[in-house]
Amino acid sequence: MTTTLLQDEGTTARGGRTEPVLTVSDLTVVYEVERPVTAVKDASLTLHRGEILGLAGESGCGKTTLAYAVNRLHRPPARIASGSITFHDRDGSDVDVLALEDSALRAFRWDKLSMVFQGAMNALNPVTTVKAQLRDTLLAHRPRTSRAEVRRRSEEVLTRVGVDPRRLGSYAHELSGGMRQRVMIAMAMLLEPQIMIMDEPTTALDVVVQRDILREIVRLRDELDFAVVFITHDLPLLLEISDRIAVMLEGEIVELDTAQRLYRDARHPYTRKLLGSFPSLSGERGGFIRSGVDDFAEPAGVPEEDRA
Ligand SMILES: Nc1ncnc2c1ncn2[C@@H]1O[C@H](COP(=O)(O)OP(=O)(O)OP(=O)(O)O)[C@@H](O)[C@H]1O
Repeated sequence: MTTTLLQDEGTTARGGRTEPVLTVSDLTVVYEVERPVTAVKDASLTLHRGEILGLAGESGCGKTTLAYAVNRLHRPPARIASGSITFHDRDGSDVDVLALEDSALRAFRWDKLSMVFQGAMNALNPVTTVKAQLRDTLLAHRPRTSRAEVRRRSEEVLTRVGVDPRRLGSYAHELSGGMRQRVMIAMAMLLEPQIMIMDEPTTALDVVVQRDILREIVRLRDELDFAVVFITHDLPLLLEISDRIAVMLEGEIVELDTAQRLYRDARHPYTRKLLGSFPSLSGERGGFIRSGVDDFAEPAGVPEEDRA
């Protein structure tokens, strides 16, 4: 077993906060196929309230499997062989995620923890409007929400992600890829979850649109204080947006540290190799996205055409 270089406990998240919102302990996930694959091995991490935790590692190292398991979205042949996942609710209670029954699990998803999937921009329902999809999600969780409140909340989340609320009446095919992705992020924010898991949320988009959306995720996190698990194989990008980064190798988390320390002083040889494999990594971390956050304080003021 690889030695894990964990700087997890006592390592500060944003603003020095260490209050946990999710604790994953010794999680092992196995694909029970003819020759079983242990896709996640004894993974442990603590997600702090309001932080952006990057999950890095090359294709096939287990990032998506870990994210799905945390949300209990894994399906056979995947099986959680051991470990625990605890959600620490804002109200002070702890939730044993692996013990949740069906209805409690459905309530937990979206409400407490939501996920933006790889290729989410293609996950919008093609035959209903954005408005109907936001309404259905909201009413499924908060059935007593009035029509006026559904409308208000739908407009609010779209505005927050930089989409003109007039787009509520649009169908997916009437929106650009960037807009569809923003709508999916709006959907994930709808119930004000305490955690958002984003699995390669912008990979399919061109670089400019990707950067704009990432800036907004950082800005929204600053405003709304949810924690983000951000998954990508793009380490330079993670270095820019993350507070801390977990590096996965063959199912194991081999290093977990602040983005800054990881960048300046990576200790695991694999992390160093990953860093070295991006020749353009130079200059100050975070120059691009973080410096742009303030410029983007009023996305609604930017013409929609310019935002894709
Ligand atoms: N349904 C499945 N059956 C068997 N093995 C699987 C299945 N899905 C994934 N795996 C294996 O589990 C391991 C982890 O896959 P996973 O998709 O979690 O990696 P990843 O890091 O998210 O990769 P990517 O960046 O390409 O999405 C890989 O070895 C993969 O081949």
